[in-house]
Amino acid sequence: MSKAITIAGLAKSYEGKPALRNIGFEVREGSCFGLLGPNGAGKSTTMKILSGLLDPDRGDVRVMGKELRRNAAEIREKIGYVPQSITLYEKLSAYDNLVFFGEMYGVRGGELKRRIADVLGRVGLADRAKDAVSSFSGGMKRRVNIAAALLHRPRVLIMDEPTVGIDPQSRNHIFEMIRSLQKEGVTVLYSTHYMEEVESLCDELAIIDHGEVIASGGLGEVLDRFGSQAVYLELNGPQESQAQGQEQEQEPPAPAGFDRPERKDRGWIVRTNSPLEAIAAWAEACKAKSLPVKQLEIVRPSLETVFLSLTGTTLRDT
Ligand SMILES: Nc1ncnc2c1ncn2[C@@H]1O[C@H](COP(=O)(O)OP(=O)(O)OP(=O)(O)O)[C@@H](O)[C@H]1O
Repeated sequence: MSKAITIAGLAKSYEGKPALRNIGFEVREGSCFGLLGPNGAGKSTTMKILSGLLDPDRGDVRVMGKELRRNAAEIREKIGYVPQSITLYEKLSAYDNLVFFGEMYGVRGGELKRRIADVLGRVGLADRAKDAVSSFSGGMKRRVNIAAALLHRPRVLIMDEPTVGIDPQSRNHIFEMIRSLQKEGVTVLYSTHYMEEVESLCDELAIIDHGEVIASGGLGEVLDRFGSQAVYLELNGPQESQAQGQEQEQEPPAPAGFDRPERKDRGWIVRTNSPLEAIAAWAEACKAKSLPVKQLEIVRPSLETVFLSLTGTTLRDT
């Protein structure tokens, strides 16, 4: 399958301080590719370089097989970029904002009208077209920004943390829109620091930290390769409320021969590569203390455990 984006050895410093040290990944045409990393990892810098807004210091960047800098004008027509910050005219309606952006791309007249109707429908704002953007929620403004990036019908859509600080309804619209664009063969590069978004949206991903790719590939492949397994225990009765911090904290029952359990949601987890043995030992420990087990199960590897095992920290702590 052909590659929509190929990046190799990408480096960029700001005033001598490296933001990207060595970024490399490939994005299959028609896929949704997640760029996952904590604040300051280098996601925005990578995306700005791809969109032609920043020049790299080093590295090879290709879009649809063409080298970025030598084919800048042609590539710009193929890329839609949704920046992190929202750039709209508050006093104008959603429709008039899109007229402004459409004319910037050189689209006019009846064709522009048709495209505005199409993109507003895609982001679920057709019925608010004539309302001033100042009356919109943050999520709706973000959706207008996305609509603007789609007006010239890009083959590659670059979205920089599009769901930060927005309402669940807008988030769902954005997810649905991405899925339908993908069906039409559009490639999506999506940055986020929410692991669950990558897990539900993306076929492939790169985890970046301190300007370097620390893991990349298909979601299943990355989970198999770097994710550790765990066992989860939840108890019935008073222990359940202790887990929620409503009563004085007590040591959880520990499975003999395994790491100490860590608090997780309403229960505890133990990380282990021998989950069946851990389940047996934990069941034994609970039985010995007559503790009522509500749930005892293997937790499948997640991007959370991958990130933890690769960086030693959770994404939320960073
Ligand atoms: N214009 C700039 N001038 C100086 N340093 C910058 C500039 N833009 C980014 N940086 C620095 O470069 C590094 C990478 O930043 P970047 O914005 O690419 O990361 P990010 O992963 O997108 O983070 P965030 O999730 O916060 O947007 C950070 O250390 C940041 O402080």
